[in-house]
Amino acid sequence: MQEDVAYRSGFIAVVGRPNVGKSTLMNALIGARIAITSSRPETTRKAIRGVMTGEHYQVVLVDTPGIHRPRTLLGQRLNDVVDDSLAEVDAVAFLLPADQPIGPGDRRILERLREQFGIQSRDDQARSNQTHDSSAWKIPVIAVLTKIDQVSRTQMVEKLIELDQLAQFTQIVPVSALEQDNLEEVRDVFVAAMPEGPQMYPDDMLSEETPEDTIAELIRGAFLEELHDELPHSLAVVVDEIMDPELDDDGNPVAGPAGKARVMVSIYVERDSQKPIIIGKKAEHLVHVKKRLRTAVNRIVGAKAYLDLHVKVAKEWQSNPKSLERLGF
Ligand SMILES: Nc1nc2c(ncn2[C@@H]2O[C@H](COP(=O)(O)OP(=O)(O)OP(=O)(O)O)[C@@H](O)[C@H]2O)c(=O)[nH]1
Repeated sequence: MQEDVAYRSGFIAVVGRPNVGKSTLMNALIGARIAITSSRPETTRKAIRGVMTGEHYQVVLVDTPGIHRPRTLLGQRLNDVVDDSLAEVDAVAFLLPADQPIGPGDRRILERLREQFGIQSRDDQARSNQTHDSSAWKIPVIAVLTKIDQVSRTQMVEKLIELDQLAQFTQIVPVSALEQDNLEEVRDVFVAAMPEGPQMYPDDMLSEETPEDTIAELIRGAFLEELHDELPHSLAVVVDEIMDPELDDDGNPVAGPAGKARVMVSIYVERDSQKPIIIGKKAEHLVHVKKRLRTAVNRIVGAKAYLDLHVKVAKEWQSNPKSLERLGF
């Protein structure tokens, strides 16, 4: 006889220092390419959300930009995004890589989590109904040991013990998102950490982002990959408009370029001298990025689409509140 299983739903923040594998894990869990991944740290700028929906659960994953010290105004905004994304979550997944020692970056995030979710006083403890292990936190804080394919079984076990001593995590779960190892377990742990609650989004919803934002993130990620280290981080991408394809009398797209949706994109750099770096010899970078994203963009737009990329200079946009606002920060 099957018991009635309670429906669980809520938000989980995925935090961790740059490059620990946040985007890769989210994508593996959701099974679609939403957050951008890159071998270059700090490519994730926004609280991108992905939605995992199952028969008895809906878990909204909140991706956070690499938590880092603010340097520019943009840095400050990024930290605000992190704070906002932490404010209303039901649980936190704190990712730590198996193939690297626990470092200052990890400890800083842990401190940050303790400030916001740690139970300091006995009063706090009395208020929270929990008395054993998980009493160190107001909400479940799950440690996820990532990239376990990079270490031996013994090293992994040692690392798990180390994590156990680092803090009173609600759960510790190892995973390799790349090799799809132990993903189900991660999903189950995330679901178990959610409170009982109703379904919030439609079944087929994978992301809360608008198509414009999703495409902008993809383009930015593609440029970062394409340009390797030639490019400073000061690159912003805005999708200004997605223009529908022209249709004939029967409602079919007309032949030729007008029959494609046109995605108007502005790529902002800080200085004139950076424009040729972005564009490349014979516009090779633009060509590569367009080619690479063709399928993804077609799918997001829902029609054959043409990427219209314009590289523009937004002088010192990182420190100018007006331009930051216009760029959606
Ligand atoms: N071997 C291995 N590599 C992984 C795994 N997960 C992620 N990576 C790699 O680690 C790098 C960083 O992964 P991301 O998912 O972009 O990391 P992130 O934490 O989102 O990075 P930021 O956006 O910089 O915060 C990429 O090169 C991934 O391919 C894994 O399970 N095993």
